[in-house]
Amino acid sequence: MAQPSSHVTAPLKDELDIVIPTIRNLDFLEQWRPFFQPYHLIIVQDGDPSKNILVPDGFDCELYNRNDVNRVLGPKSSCISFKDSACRCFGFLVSKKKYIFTIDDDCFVGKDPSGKEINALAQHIQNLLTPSTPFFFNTLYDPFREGVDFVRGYPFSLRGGVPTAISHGLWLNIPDYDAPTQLVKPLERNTRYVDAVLTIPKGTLFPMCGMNLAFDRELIGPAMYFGLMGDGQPIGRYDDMWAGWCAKNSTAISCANSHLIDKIEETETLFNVCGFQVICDHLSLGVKTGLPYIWHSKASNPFVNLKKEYKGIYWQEDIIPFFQSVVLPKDCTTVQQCYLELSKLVKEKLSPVDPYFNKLGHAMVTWIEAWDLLNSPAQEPAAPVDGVKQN
Ligand SMILES: O=c1ccn([C@@H]2O[C@H](COP(=O)(O)OP(=O)(O)O[C@H]3O[C@@H](CO)[C@H](O)[C@H]3O)[C@@H](O)[C@H]2O)c(=O)[nH]1
Ligand SMILES: [Mn+2]
Repeated sequence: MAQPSSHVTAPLKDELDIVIPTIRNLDFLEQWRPFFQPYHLIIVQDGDPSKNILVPDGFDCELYNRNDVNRVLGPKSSCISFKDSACRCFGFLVSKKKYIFTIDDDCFVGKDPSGKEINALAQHIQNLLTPSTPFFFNTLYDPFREGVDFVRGYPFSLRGGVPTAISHGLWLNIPDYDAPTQLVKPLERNTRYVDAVLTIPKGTLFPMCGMNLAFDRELIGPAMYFGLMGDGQPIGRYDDMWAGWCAKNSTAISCANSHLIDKIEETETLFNVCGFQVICDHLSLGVKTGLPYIWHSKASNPFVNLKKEYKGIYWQEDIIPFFQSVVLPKDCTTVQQCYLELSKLVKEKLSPVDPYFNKLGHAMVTWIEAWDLLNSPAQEPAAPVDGVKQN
């Protein structure tokens, strides 16, 4: 039985938005109520905007449908996917908070091996508020966790770590498998709860899943674009992957932290830390994966998924070497600058793979334009008109 909300703390209550992409009524929120009720929800309704999405009473939320997306962004709405969970990044765009937690509507509260309900949001916040260690691997995992520390031989000059930009949670029950794996292992369920949080090492890419994900919007929000997927696009189910490859390569320290850039470069020289000199390592921040777990309740149709994924499965044999080869100019000191540089390289280097990447490169620019438009100090906060605002 979930703890009554009076017993659940709500860290960062006014600094975090919960973004949910959906095509269905949000009954799943009832189970999350003790953990989510104190927070503001941004619901991105995909598909038919005339469909009425029911949200349980008592949640502070705003709901945007496609009419709202088109109204808020005008022609720039072309960069927001339709009929794909990639639409969730519109919620990242309109939020005014420092942190984002995004979750799918078929993800429920998981239980740890002791049977205790997992407050996934609190664990993500813990992950984001403690440093990452991308430059040197701590073999006892997260050194900033209660009851853990750096092990012998860990350089003291690196023990401060770097700020954490992304917290990537995992899933009990239905794992996030690609369609071929789903097809050959239809009954496989993830029952293994691994009690660990790891920093993904510098220079290493990872397959980011969007169903249980949190990030620091001020540090890497502009890189968390979920691409062009779904309706009218040759690919789907690579939305979160694309964002993860870019974001892992786009975590950049704003000018305000430029002193840290010097330290990182000094550290890199000192330890000859060489990674793929992409945006992430260009001005690294940390990315963590592991706890928290959610309970992923249903598998999407593997045949439908195969149709969405198949081009991505062979394209990525070119995409990954591309990201691993990216080098960025030293004068890229903000995420936006890094991301725009990346968009140029995507058009130049990946459009020979398929013309889609030329379109995607342009959409990356449109996304940054939309980001800067909606996040400029003078800009009034967006508000749903066609969607529903509930208190
Ligand atoms: O057209 C659509 C379809 C779905 N949604 C919403 O998106 C999430 C995820 O949907 P679902 O759980 O059905 O799909 P999964 O295959 O389990 O999703 C995983 O695959 C990734 C592919 O993008 C995704 O990030 C993972 O979470 C739900 O909330 C649906 O309501 C949608 O908005 N539009
Ligand atoms: Mn799902």
